[in-house]
Amino acid sequence: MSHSLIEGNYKELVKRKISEETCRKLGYKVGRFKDKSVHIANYSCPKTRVVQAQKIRFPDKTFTILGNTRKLPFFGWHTWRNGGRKLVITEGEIDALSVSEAQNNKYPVVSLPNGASSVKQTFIDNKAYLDGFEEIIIMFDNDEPGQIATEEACRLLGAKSRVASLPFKDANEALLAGRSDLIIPAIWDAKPYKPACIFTGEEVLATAYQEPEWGLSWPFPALTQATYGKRPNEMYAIGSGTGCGKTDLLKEDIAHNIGVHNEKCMTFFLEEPNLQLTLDTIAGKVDSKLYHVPGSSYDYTQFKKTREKVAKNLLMYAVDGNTEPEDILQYIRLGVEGYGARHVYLDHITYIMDAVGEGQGLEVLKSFMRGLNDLNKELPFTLYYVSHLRKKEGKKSHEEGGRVTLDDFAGGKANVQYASFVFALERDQQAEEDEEKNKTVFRILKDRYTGQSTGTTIQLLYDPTTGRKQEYDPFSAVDEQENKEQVKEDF
Ligand SMILES: Nc1ncnc2c1ncn2[C@@H]1O[C@H](COP(=O)(O)OP(=O)(O)OP(=O)(O)O)[C@@H](O)[C@H]1O
Repeated sequence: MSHSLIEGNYKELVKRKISEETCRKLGYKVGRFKDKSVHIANYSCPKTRVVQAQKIRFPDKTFTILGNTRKLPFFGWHTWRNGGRKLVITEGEIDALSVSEAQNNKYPVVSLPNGASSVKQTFIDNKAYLDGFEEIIIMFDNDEPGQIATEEACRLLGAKSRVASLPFKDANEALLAGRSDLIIPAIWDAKPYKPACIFTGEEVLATAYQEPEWGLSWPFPALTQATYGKRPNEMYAIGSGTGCGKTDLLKEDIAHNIGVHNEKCMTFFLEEPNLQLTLDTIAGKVDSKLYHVPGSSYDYTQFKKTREKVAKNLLMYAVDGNTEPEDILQYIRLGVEGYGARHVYLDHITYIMDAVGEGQGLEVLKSFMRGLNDLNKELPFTLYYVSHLRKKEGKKSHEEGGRVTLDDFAGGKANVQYASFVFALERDQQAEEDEEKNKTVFRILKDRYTGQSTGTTIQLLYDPTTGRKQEYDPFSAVDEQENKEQVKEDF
């Protein structure tokens, strides 16, 4: 301990409205050090109760600590009985003195040894002391570092933490303003900590009421009816056997979003490195033309116009064979925040699993899906992602029209858990009749929005001359056929 410390009188603290009695009780002094008038806070060792360190506060508010600075206890702890019902903790020594002054030095109050940044270490070093109290009231400064430290303290303390708030920067300011009467009620009214992400029902009630609205339409009216449209902050999974038309369905939706809704879309087509092809097939769907097929006939002026419109609303990721899950998350953020993309299409999620070694796929998928979900809930975009299916022994092949179930999705639950809707495409690519080959059953496997459309199927028909998929009613198609046959017979 330095011997150049000279104890002085307490007049200086009277300016702060703190009495000599309070200072003596908690171990706070005024003295001289290196020819300067300083404040001295004594820190007593939790084991021996003898002063282990002295914190010297200079007039310019800088500090130095003399003595043993390892595992510093709370300032003032030795004043009180160990343990009890309530303990108040302030950020600094002067605030602890101020609270004690307001309470006539009757109830336990201590302070952090090194301000807001010392919460974690002090709480760990003095856990046994904190464990002795039933309720711990945090009364840190009313500023940003104080808020951050409050959050940290409450997280460490758990259910027994309470937060006391004063309409002043700190307890000493309340004292100086002649409002020491606010300190005791603030302690009694201390509330459990409420982070910014937790809202009470009343707080939600107080925000403006928003009527439920329809989302944006899909390219298929029956799907819009079944889902009430597509909404931001939702994820939609699409699964089918290989070659059944998943990418084609995404392109149908992108063409609809750009052509009808004028919305910006972003693609991650991890199996389509040819970005011209992506652009041209989408433009083709807008105009119902096969722009990407050599020799097909179309109006060149229209082609250029549509291509430009699609290009203006499309952001495309160029796959380079080194795609990491983290990159995708980062580029989605960039696309949404930087380029205004409102719809993100990821084809396909199973790529992420395939890219890692045997046995690690599921863990990687789980953490990627979690990352996608967090991003999707944070930023205003809709995510559409494609998944491959796993083959089940004894079941009809998915490539030959076999019925798809949720369980068939590669990665199982991890894959579909966060999705608001899960869709499946069923198509018999080996059907003998061309017409049969072009039919797809679009099945809704999961509906989180109302639950009512789970099990709904929509019939889609692919027109190879236009490259478009459209909804059709198989029963009216049968009626039409029967009508035609009847007309023939009548003749
Ligand atoms: N209902 C359909 N009838 C006939 N052909 C279709 C149908 N849907 C898509 N196609 C065509 O089949 C081909 C394969 O479709 P697509 O690439 O969309 O399948 P996928 O399920 O994404 O395949 P993969 O599993 O390889 O990713 C495309 O040329 C597409 O135009």
